[in-house]
Amino acid sequence: AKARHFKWEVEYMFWSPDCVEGVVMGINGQFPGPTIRAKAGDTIVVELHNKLHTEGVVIHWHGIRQLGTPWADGTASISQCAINPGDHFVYRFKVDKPGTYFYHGHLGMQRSAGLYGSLIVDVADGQKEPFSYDGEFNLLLSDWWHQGVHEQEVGLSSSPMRWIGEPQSLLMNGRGQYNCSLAAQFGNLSSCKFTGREQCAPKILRVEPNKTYRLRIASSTSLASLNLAIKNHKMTVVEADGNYVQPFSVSDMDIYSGDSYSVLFTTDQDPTMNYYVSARVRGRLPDTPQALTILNYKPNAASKRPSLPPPLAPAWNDYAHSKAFTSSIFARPGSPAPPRNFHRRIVLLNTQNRMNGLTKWAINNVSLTLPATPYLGSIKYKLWHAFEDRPEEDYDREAYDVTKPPVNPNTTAGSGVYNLRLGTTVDVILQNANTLTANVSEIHPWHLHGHDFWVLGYGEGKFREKEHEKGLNLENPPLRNTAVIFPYGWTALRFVADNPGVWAFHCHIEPHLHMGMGVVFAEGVHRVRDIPKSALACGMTARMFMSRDNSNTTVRG
Ligand SMILES: O=C1O[C@H]([C@@H](O)CO)C(O)=C1O
Repeated sequence: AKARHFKWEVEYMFWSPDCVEGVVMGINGQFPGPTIRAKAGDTIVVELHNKLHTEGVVIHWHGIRQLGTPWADGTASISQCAINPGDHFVYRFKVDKPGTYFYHGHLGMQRSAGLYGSLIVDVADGQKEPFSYDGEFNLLLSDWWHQGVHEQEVGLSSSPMRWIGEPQSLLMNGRGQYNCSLAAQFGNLSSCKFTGREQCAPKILRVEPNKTYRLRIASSTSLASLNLAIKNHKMTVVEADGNYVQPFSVSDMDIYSGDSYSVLFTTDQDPTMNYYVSARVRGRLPDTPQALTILNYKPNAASKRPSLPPPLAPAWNDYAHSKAFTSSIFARPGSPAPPRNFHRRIVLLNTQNRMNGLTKWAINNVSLTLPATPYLGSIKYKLWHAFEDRPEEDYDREAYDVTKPPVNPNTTAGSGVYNLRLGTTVDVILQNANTLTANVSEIHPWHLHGHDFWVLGYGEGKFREKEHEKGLNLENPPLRNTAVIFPYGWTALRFVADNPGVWAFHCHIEPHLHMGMGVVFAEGVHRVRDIPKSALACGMTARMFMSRDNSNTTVRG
């Protein structure tokens, strides 16, 4: 195992992700940010310099559990203070598990601004993956708006709320095409003319016939749920969120924001042709053209047009298709099984609400509002007035009708902090409901920091313990860090609260998190030692440090 050092500068820059120039948040002049490649057991050290002129920044390492380093999780107001303009912060953490991961901004709407990149962890030296392949590709999927994120943020927090709408483009590895199409012969847009050097030129997947390739996929979308397919090629799913799954074969797959997968495909089709790889919006009435790139069989020219049209996605609201995919995912035999029993079961009701004329999302009637002092510091140092300890409002859970808009749509702001006893097994039931609009319920992919959870099951309507308990899968549930709740449905998760720290658990749709759709799990914070002072140099922890005569750079707990 070794330490891998990186020095990154984050700054805004002009860029043309979809052939239309805008402003992106780049790293070292690149968009998406540089790919980190490491081996399991390595230590990653990223010295992050904030070159933004007027705003703070943090980076979250999505899927990395941060065992023993909760201050490196990169969540503003939760695990650390935002890094000020001109300042820097050192993220130092271990990547303990091989898999496909990514990283992204976790302050305001900085992920939507383009602050993301891939993080790929190979097996440690001398170890083997439980499958084999001849080559690999990486697809980092995202969605892109022509309106800048500052306008989006102002819109979301205006009264009445101005919704961001559907993205203008979907990007593959930060590249999309807005005004032209790679499949012009099958549609009504004009054909893209690329030299290959354009920022929006697609990254071609060049393959040899009769080989097996690993495609790593991660979705950093702000909003869009996607359906991915390779024309005429089946895919075998082998990894989800850095965990091996029981291999299964599909011709298309759904990828929600926050998900990552590896699939294997074999180039066993007519080698005289090229083929489209496509991603389309699911779960919301799509208004965004598909993202495309080319599977280019050598020695064909990459510019040779595929003779077959791009794959057709299922209808956007064909939820049965999505559920069939999701419920085909099981842990690979030999994976850790969940504890048979839980200590605590927390039901989290997801609702859309109003607060002082604003539109919000709330969990158990509380809309997450982040404090000035990171919870990791305020809880560790018992600065109890740094936040109001109110995770949920009283409401009649039994009476709540998830099939109708809320009877009382008003919500209140709160800290969302749930204190978990260290070492206990926690079940979370995510419960979806109707939005403020009658007959509408939306998809929400929930992402947990600091842990993987077992996905014990999905169901329709309201979760009823007596009725649904026995249907939960305790035999081979997949381990993941992101799980979807379907419209009007519930999802049951189990995890062990064994990682001292403070961890965000939230809808990975960035505007939804921004509108309050999340909670915070605090576990064993008294056990966290040696938090770097630089992580807590804001709010009440900064004032506490200043009033102490202490020249150490860390605070002994
Ligand atoms: O948070 C959201 O707001 C809009 C809509 O509900 C109100 O315009 C939408 O589709 C969301 O996902």
